[in-house]
Amino acid sequence: MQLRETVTVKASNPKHWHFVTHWRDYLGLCKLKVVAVMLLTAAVGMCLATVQLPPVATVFWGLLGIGLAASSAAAVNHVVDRHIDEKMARTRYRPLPRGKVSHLQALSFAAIVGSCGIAMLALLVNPLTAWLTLASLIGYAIIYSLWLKRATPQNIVIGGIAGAAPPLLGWVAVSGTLEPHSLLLMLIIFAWTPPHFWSLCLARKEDYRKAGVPMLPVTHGDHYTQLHIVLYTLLMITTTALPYLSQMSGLPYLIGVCLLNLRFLMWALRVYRDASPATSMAMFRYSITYIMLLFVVLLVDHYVILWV
Ligand code: HEM
Ligand SMILES: CC(C)=CCC/C(C)=C/CC/C(C)=C/COP(=O)(O)OP(=O)(O)O
Repeated sequence: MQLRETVTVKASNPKHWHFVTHWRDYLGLCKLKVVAVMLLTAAVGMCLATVQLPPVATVFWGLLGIGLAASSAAAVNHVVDRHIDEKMARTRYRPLPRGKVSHLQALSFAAIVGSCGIAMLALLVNPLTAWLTLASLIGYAIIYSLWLKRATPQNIVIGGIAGAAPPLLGWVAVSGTLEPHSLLLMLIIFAWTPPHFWSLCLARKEDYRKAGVPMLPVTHGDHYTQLHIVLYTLLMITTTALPYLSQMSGLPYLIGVCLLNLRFLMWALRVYRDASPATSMAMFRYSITYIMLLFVVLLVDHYVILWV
């Protein structure tokens, strides 16, 4: 009884309610689930960069810095895209279209969070990681969001470079230099991004058409997009062989990635035959499971090879 009263009083107190809502809204600007998966790939990059365990302080400050920078980029994207987002059913309820956060508040949040992230990387990790993370931040927040997204149906292919950076950033945080193997991890995510996004886009193309965004299914139709999902899937499968062929990863990786790839190919072929929203959304969901498991497999393989 006592507890229920406290909860009711707090929830009906406008000051308290306002405060709680604001925190949620700022968090809503950060695309937390996407950033969480990016941090998984960055953490794996950190582990693969060394034969020992990576230093705890580098892992902590590195992941925090990369996470803050990615959240900042996501918040800028919400500001840049606010008029697009209010026209699309999927994004209509984001903090800016709902009027929960003003664009100045969102920009200030992005500036504070982004500066903290980059400063942390520069001072507590290493300058190269800070520069590369800043380049990814600008790549997504400015080059992709402000320009490419509205300019060309190849928007997400080029923009994918920024999204693919986290494993490289994690690697550089530990090694301090750019090494070829780290680029392989980036290449895998780069080739994965088009099937990841276009499968969602097939299901949501009317949203994008309404908002006037030139996504591939809007400009070139379903069939062209279905074909390109299959082609990029084949490219992605090829890139996933590189860690094994370059002897960065061993047999456990090869076995795991073959199973994951078989399922990805099965979804791509299903979507090729049937571009219904149900099938393409199922492929989109699998693409997320796939990228998480692929990085877990890379990690397991790394320690199996080292310790067995
Ligand atoms: C430029 C490249 C990318 C594009 C264009 C893209 C596009 C999208 C879109 C439109 C969504 C739906 C978001 C929503 O409904 O709010 C999404 C969801 C998601 N993406 Fe991507 N993505 C990209 C890169 C990545 C990368 C690199 C990762 C992780 C390594 C990732 C992980 C995820 C996850 C986990 C979700 C699900 C989020 C949720 O359920 O709220 N994406 N992506
Ligand atoms: C520093 C660093 C690693 C930066 C990467 C930043 C980052 C969070 C990239 C996310 C990629 C993503 C979810 C794109 C969605 O496309 P969209 O914005 O067109 O999709 P929407 O329609 O859902 O807004």
